[in-house]
Amino acid sequence: MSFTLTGSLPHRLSFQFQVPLVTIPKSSCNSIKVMTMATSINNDGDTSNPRKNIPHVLTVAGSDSGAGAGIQADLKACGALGVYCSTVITAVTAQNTIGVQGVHPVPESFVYEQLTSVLSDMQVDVVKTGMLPSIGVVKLLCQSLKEFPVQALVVDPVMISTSGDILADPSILIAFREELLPMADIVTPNLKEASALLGGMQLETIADMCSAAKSIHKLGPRCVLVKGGDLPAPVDAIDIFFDGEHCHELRASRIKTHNTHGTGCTLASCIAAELAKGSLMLPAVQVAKHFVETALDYSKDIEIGSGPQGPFDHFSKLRRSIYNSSVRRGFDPNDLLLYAITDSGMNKKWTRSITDAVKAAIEGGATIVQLREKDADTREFVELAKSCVEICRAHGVPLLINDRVDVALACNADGVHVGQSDMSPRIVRALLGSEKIIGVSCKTPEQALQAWADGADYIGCGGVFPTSTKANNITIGLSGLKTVCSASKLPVVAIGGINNGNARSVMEIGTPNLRGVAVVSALFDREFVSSETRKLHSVLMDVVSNK
Ligand SMILES: Nc1ncnc2c1ncn2[C@@H]1O[C@H](COP(=O)(O)OP(=O)(O)OP(=O)(O)O)[C@@H](O)[C@H]1O
Ligand SMILES: Cc1ncc(CO)c(N)n1
Ligand SMILES: [Mg+2]
Repeated sequence: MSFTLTGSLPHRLSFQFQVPLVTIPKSSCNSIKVMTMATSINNDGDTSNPRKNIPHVLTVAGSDSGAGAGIQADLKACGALGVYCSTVITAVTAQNTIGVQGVHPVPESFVYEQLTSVLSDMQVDVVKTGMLPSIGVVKLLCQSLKEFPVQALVVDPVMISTSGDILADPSILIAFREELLPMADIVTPNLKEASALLGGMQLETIADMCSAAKSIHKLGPRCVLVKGGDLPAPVDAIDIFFDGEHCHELRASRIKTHNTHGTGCTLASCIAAELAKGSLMLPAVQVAKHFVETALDYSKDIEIGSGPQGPFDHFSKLRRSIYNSSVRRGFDPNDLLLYAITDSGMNKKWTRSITDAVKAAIEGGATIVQLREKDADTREFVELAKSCVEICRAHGVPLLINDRVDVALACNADGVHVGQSDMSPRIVRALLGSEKIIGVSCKTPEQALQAWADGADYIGCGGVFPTSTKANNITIGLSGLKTVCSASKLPVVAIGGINNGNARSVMEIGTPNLRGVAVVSALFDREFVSSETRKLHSVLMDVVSNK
């Protein structure tokens, strides 16, 4: 259940929640915790300057010495999402990338002491649970939650590590079913755990996951997420979310990596972190899933330890300072597929306005548009850019501005593309903020790595072939493109002399991060922009769908 608080209540994080939207989860139905958060007042009673309580997650979980999972993953996930995380440690494990070598449970009375210390003093918004080694610990936790109600309870029913080691006594199932799940706002079993909760039910297909989610829901949690990390390898990473009414299939691409240790702990902590920020449940799960997918992608090649399942890096994306928002999904590299760059000279020659040219390119299937204006007055450029933003927004196509950060800000474009001699992407990022898209033109592997380090989202690489648009430009050919793509940590769009005839040869160079082609003349130095765009689009779709 959710409702909207309106009126003049000072909000604890007013910069984050323009429209205060607060979930009232089941576990807090009888409490006034949410109200106290929303109306936090200075000690001196001054409501005009509310205390800035940072959103707070308490994790009740085990320590993983290898720091990929458990308490360590929870701390990193919350840190990456800008949420404070306190910790009640239930067990200390000796664990690495090979497996679990030892488990040392913390005495139950001392788990309780930690719970009381934190909950009696700090304003915890959300409790997330991980490894709970014994029934006694579950009972003490439930008792503490009744004594100190919180906004939401996220239960990751950890039982067996991916390496196959037992992390909780099997008798724990009874305590989960009877005590903890009925209090939970969401429970996040993986396939094995879902099966165990349901007395050994076979789980192999998406349909099985849906019916498992429904059956687990009957045990009392408000929502259920059955995680499909362990589905067979070629299948996407599909999770099933059930909110008591609908089953949602949440899909992410399956990252090819061994570094998946701690995905479950991270996912649950990210959900908790987003709930603590005030998010509703489904968006919280979506952000969490996107976080895991992105972190896995950025860490797919890192090597920590010699075992079969390594940890991943929670902060790669944060370093690129994109994770400031709780709901926006940010830049989608798929948008690079057919990248149209306008040229006022060419469009003048064919007697059409830039806005008509942009409309036609979008009609033909352009997936992103860049406005490149070398000669226009600034005022004229801003007006043009505003019109183009409107057209692009109406079609869900991002609009970037070439070089001019000021124009991008003035028209609220989706981002900026800069060259090597334009403003540094690092400064552009500082000026535009974390939400906007930044692209950088690169010819060499060094430039590509620098663009990544500077916080860019993609690189444009070329000129691949000679082109009339840039007369003195050095061409790097398909081999140069391949070299840069292989070195780049960012998605790449190829540029320079690309057209219907050679686009296939470009897209087939065999590097997965080459995501599309950028074109000027092939679209705009033609009489019929939309049909030219359509032809190129069908070539690209053909290549992509046969990959
Ligand atoms: N290779 C992958 N690529 C993308 N997403 C993945 C991958 N592996 C797992 N995930 C996602 O990570 C999340 C956690 O799922 P998973 O089934 O791995 O949990 P888990 O087994 O509890 O994890 P762990 O025990 O390792 O902490 C899910 O959203 C799942 O879809
Ligand atoms: C401490 C701990 N908690 C949870 C998991 C599950 O990933 C693990 N391997 N170790
Ligand atoms: Mg797993």
